[in-house]
Amino acid sequence: MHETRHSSPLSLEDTQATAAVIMSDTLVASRFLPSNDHIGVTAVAFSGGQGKAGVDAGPDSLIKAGLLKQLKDDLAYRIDYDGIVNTYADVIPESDPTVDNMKRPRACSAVNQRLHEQTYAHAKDGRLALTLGGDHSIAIGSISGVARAIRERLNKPLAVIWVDAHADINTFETSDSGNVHGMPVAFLTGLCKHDIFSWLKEEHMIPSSKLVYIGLRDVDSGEKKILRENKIKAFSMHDIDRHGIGRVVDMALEYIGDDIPIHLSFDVDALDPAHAPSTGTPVRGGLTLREGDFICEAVHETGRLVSMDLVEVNPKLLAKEGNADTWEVAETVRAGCSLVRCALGESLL
Ligand SMILES: NC(=[NH2+])NCCC[C@H](N)C(=O)O
Ligand SMILES: [Mn+2]
Ligand SMILES: [Mn+2]
Repeated sequence: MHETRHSSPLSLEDTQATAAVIMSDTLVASRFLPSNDHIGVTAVAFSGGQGKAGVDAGPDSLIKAGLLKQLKDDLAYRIDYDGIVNTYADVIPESDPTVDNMKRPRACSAVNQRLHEQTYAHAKDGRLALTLGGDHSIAIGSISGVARAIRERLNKPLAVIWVDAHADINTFETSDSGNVHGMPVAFLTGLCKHDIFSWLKEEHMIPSSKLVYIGLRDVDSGEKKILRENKIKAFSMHDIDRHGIGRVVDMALEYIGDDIPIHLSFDVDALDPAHAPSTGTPVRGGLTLREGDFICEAVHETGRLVSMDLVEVNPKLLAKEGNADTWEVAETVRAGCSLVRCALGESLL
């Protein structure tokens, strides 16, 4: 029989007393989850947060590459996945003109509102909510749903580790592009509010003091001002060069504190384009594969990961005619799968 690598399920009451034991034990999704081997997957085929077609095919490419099978067979998780790659076609309006500089705002809002309910349901029932994107605008829904469930269940805020080349904290006022995938953090922290997103409530949000960035290297000047004025913690590639990834991750985890559940939002463009070229907004000088995997491993090791996004894999962008797999696409998808597996404990011996 296949030996499960997870310890037995814990009640929430048990969690405090057994935390130390679990931390020294090897594989556990999170001490904030009632069952530590259960993942709820939501596949989000959405590209409306930016202008390049194909990122909606991201979840399908990750799943076809075997990601969920690996989590189930190799890492012994129970996978709750409805088999649906959500397009949310029924809520996407035919006409969606720009409002206040936001492109496709109604689609972005409606899709995120639906996704919010899906990750909320996973997190409420104690499953680790894994969301496969799609462009990064979908973090508005994925994170707010989990944050709401965590508040209800544990009366705690959710901490967010945002791994990205970009800060994605533009407001519709500061954004040059008008692309909502450059704005999710502003909505999630309440720094940006808009009637079109009126479903997003205070109790779905995350405190900007429990947000930390890793990997930044392409931050707009308006965003720099927002980061400074709100004293938001950020570790750029410069910090990684100076201190090394190990120190940076330690400092990031220290900053958010050790008694808080963690959401990991991983934009594949945090990786250097040498490793993840097939993405919409690549920026040179990024993380190596090992640095990316290391961040995920270290977050896993905290035993406090309750949810994760993996976004911006665009398997169409660098595909050849007839969709033949190029090395660029294959490597990007492979990197995405590796990041998720590392966040779920694959590297532990
Ligand atoms: N999720 C992403 N890849 N975001 C890129 C954002 C780029 C730019 N800062 C913008 O607001 O348009
Ligand atoms: Mn990015
Ligand atoms: Mn991003």
